[in-house]
Amino acid sequence: MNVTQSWQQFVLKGEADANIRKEVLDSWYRCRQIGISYELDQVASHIGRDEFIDKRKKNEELLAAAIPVMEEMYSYLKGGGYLLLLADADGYLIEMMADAKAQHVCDRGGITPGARWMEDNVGSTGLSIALRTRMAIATSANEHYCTAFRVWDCSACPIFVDGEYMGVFDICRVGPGNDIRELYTLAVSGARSVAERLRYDRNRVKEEILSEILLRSWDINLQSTGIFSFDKWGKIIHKNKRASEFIHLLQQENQRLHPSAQTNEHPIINQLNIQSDETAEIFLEGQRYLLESKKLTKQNENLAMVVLVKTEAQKKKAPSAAKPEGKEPSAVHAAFKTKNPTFLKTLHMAAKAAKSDAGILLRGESGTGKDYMSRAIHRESSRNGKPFIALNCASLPKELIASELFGYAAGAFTGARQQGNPGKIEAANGGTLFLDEIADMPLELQAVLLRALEEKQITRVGSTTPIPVDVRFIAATHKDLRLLVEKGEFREDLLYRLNVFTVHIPPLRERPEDLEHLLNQMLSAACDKAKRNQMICTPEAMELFRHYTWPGNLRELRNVMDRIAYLHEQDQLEARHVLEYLDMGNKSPIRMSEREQIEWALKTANGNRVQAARALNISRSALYRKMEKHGINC
Ligand SMILES: Nc1ncnc2c1ncn2[C@@H]1O[C@H](COP(=O)(O)OP(=O)(O)OP(=O)(O)O)[C@@H](O)[C@H]1O
Repeated sequence: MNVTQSWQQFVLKGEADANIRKEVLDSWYRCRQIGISYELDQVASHIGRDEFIDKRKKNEELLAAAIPVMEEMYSYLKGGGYLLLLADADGYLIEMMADAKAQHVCDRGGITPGARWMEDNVGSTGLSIALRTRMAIATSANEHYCTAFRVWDCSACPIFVDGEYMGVFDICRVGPGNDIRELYTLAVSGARSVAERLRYDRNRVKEEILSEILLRSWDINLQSTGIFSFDKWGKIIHKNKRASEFIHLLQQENQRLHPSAQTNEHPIINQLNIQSDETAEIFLEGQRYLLESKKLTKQNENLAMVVLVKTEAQKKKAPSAAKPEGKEPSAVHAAFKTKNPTFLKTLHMAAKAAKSDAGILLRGESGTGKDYMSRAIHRESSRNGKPFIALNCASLPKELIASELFGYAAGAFTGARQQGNPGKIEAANGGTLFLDEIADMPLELQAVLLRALEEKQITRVGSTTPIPVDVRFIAATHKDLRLLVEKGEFREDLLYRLNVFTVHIPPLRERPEDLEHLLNQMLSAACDKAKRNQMICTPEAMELFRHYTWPGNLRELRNVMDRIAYLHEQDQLEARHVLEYLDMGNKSPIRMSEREQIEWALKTANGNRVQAARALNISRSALYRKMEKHGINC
């Protein structure tokens, strides 16, 4: 018996055929129980215009993530009789895209935005089954219960973000008869893309909010002030412990006043009637709470609203509790003295982030000072005085990283020490672990590390006994981890865990205002190290250094100054000496042709021939002669 015959037997005689797969047969039984007619030729229920507008408003976040995905898929599929649907968590169609062929069939079946797509309105279809079971499914047209929809093959996949059910992504094609596996793949990948976008947007906003909170000099005592923030959709996206307690009290009060109301956090926002940059007050259990709200915008985009919850007593105490600002530079500011405004902002954030226990990701090219920064953050944190341990994930063979990080138990492998060995995480207990070149951590270990971060315990290789650990993690990379996440080479959940705060250390060429003092500081330290007189760098020489791009950043600057301190015999460093000491790899002046040397010197001196001649240690007339010889005009 084919599927159509089985269906006929079921709807006409009430007999079930064992060949029909369980998910579909269960749905047919439910349809019969509900009493929906198999002869239905139109969607049975639609909501009105106003209710539809409300639904779209309520699902703005989902729509913002789903529409670009649907549009992209539609652009590839159109013309083949395809219909793309997005249903909200209650089963209403809140977005649809259909090509001409599909639209014609939609019109006949009353498939319009606002249609309710549950089994009691449309019978069994891929979408109604997915809405009911919250599982992905593909169904062929002849498995559908009601006549109206027995022209569509259909595949639907629910969208979940961090465990929250958002709705269902669905793709239908005028059928029947084609392979529905292809539809299944499309629906699953569509739903996944939507979920990823939602997750990405939420995390981005969360990150932005946290760094904005730290960047702004609000008078916040992080220990005693409740902070919560909600995004432009009204969803609470971040709250600290104090804020959770406050929200809990508020929910209880809400329940007491409106026992039938739902207890989710959205209505709280309405209840609080929070306006931007205002102070509101609320009494709960005899306590007066003051709520200060601040709107966060970035590049004209409304990011979120942050609310500070203070009690009366705290409000009075706050000024004296606040540490006077700007008196003593933080360890971070002291380590990276900068005049660059953007980097200075980053340092303020890093100094504040240092005080929390959240993960910090240091980003920057090689030699910019990521290791240096991690040590400064450790010194600035409450863990100062406790161990600081660094592990470079790129410097170890992949097989050794696990035992280096987690340690190993006695007899874990041949050659293991008899009593076992603690790993870096255990060694850093109470302090900070710096994971350099985190992008090189193998994928399978990333999962273990994430678990250790979340559970605050580790298990040595070859053991089953968990060991509790209290470690603050700082990671660093010069790679684009988001790109690696996209390529499936880095775990997204680990990225978000490590990357509560991102500290971007700019390359030296992007902070030219710092070159002079850094160079003088390093030159002086190098002279001390070489036990020789201090040296002076003339303004012309400094000018040439300023034009060099420093591809190796601070490490290169330090190396060049060390070299000068050891090799340069005079106490004055002049422009004509500069070229000699710069480490230009393949482009070392010694290896450059005469033409290349002249071009390099002119470029470095910004076309200034006097300076270029000095850098080359030749007279101006010699430079002109050589330029003429090589046909160089500038
Ligand atoms: N702010 C600073 N002041 C003085 N020296 C610095 C500073 N930052 C870094 N250095 C020096 O520059 C060199 C490179 O720094 P560091 O090892 O921290 O860079 P990195 O970004 O971690 O490099 P990589 O990515 O190659 O590991 C070191 O010798 C360090 O002492």
